[in-house]
Amino acid sequence: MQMTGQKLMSDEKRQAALDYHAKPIPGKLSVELTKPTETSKHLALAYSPGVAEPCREIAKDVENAYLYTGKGNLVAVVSDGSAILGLGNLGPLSSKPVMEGKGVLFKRFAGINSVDIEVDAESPQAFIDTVARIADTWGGINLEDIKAPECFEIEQALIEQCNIPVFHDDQHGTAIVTAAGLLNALDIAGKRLEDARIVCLGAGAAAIACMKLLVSCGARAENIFMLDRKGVVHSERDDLNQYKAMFATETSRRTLDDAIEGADVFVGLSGPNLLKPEQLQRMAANPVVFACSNPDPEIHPDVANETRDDVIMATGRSDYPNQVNNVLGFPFIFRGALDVRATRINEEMKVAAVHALKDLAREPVTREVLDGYGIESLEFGRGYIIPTPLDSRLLDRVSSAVAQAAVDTGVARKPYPAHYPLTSIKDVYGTP
Ligand SMILES: NC(=O)C1=CN([C@@H]2O[C@H](COP(=O)(O)OP(=O)(O)OC[C@H]3O[C@@H](n4cnc5c(N)ncnc54)[C@H](OP(=O)(O)O)[C@@H]3O)[C@@H](O)[C@H]2O)C=CC1
Ligand SMILES: CC(=O)C(=O)O
Ligand SMILES: [Mg+2]
Repeated sequence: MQMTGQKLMSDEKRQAALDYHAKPIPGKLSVELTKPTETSKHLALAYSPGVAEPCREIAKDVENAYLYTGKGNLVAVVSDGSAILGLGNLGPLSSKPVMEGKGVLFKRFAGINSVDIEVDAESPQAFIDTVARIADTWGGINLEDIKAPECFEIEQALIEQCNIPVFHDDQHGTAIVTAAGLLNALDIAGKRLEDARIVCLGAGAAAIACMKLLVSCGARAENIFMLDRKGVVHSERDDLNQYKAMFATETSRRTLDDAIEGADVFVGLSGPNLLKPEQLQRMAANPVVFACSNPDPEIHPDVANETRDDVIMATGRSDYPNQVNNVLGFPFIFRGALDVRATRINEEMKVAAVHALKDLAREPVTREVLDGYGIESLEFGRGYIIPTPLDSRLLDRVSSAVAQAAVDTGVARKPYPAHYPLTSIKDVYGTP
């Protein structure tokens, strides 16, 4: 895949990004009408007096909200702005462009309507209470860019309090896509996840969830070195929260320099430019480097490729090959979950999504993807380990796998959708 860009964000690209958000109207999302509103008869149906009838029906049975309102295809994207991409805690309002962006991706790739909600909460409990009080309005809740360790408590409490899917995208969306990409990358490198020595830089929301899912896919916990700002997460540290402590290893290694020696895999979920070329040099043959921090990866892909010609390199960005980013997960995971009215998104649904993503990368790439990236060919291999977001087959493959897993594990409140397979987002309501 030919994608360019030595400097990650030139002044020109920076201005283009600002203009994109500002013009011709501010923001990236708008609300559209689904019913006619031209005449007084229409208004009498849409508003008073007609609107009273669905209100009465919902009062009789709350399930009727799915019949008479947009609830069933509506997801709240909720953040407190405490871990905006890799930019850190910039506060709720600064997170709004990212949350609108998630809404763009929900709509563009899975036909899901969403509203972004930026919560100014003084504590995790205040955040939980705020979201719990408005939960019934939505078909699902996508938590986004909430820092660790608070994100774990918040997600768990909301899962317990809500009977709709609550999903912290930075944890599970990222973990699903990372696992799919890593299984393929290791296969290409001629290695097995069970044997791979993994260094994970970062011990927050994304890192903890990624390593947990990798372990449930076959990685050995004793083969994982996790690092936070203080270095290797090891068993002699007494400053670890309960989530980091799950990955504390008995080791004398203390720094990234120590941990990286001979590693097969580097997963970066931390911050920019933290993996040095000299450290990449010391990894094992055919090293897999997922530098997933956004917008600036732990190592620039051009630097990584100049450092070693055997590196299998991925970032979280759209402008370099191998985009390991939760955009490949959350739209389709929610699509499948909403369509069977799942009460939660369980481990089986996540693993089903991993395999659907992994397997799709091994199929021939379609013309729409080649055209979307302005390239002539793309084949499963070092430069293509994971489907691209522009692959419209994701809608069917991932959503159907997730829906089936929900039905099979008893968390679906509706049967497997009769209107599947989905060939495009025009099919999402199952009506002609
Ligand atoms: N590609 C993708 O799809 C995704 C990428 N990400 C990226 O992952 C990163 C982390 O996000 P998230 O988990 O939500 O945030 P969190 O705030 O929950 O976690 C950040 C983690 O990074 C660690 N960290 C930060 N700086 C350093 C450093 N200099 N050295 C070592 N560790 C460091 C922190 O260490 P400590 O615990 O000591 O504070 C913390 O453990 C972001 O850059 C984000 O863009 C996240 C989600 C999806
Ligand atoms: C991609 C994403 O969700 C993040 O970087 O936070
Ligand atoms: Mg995020």
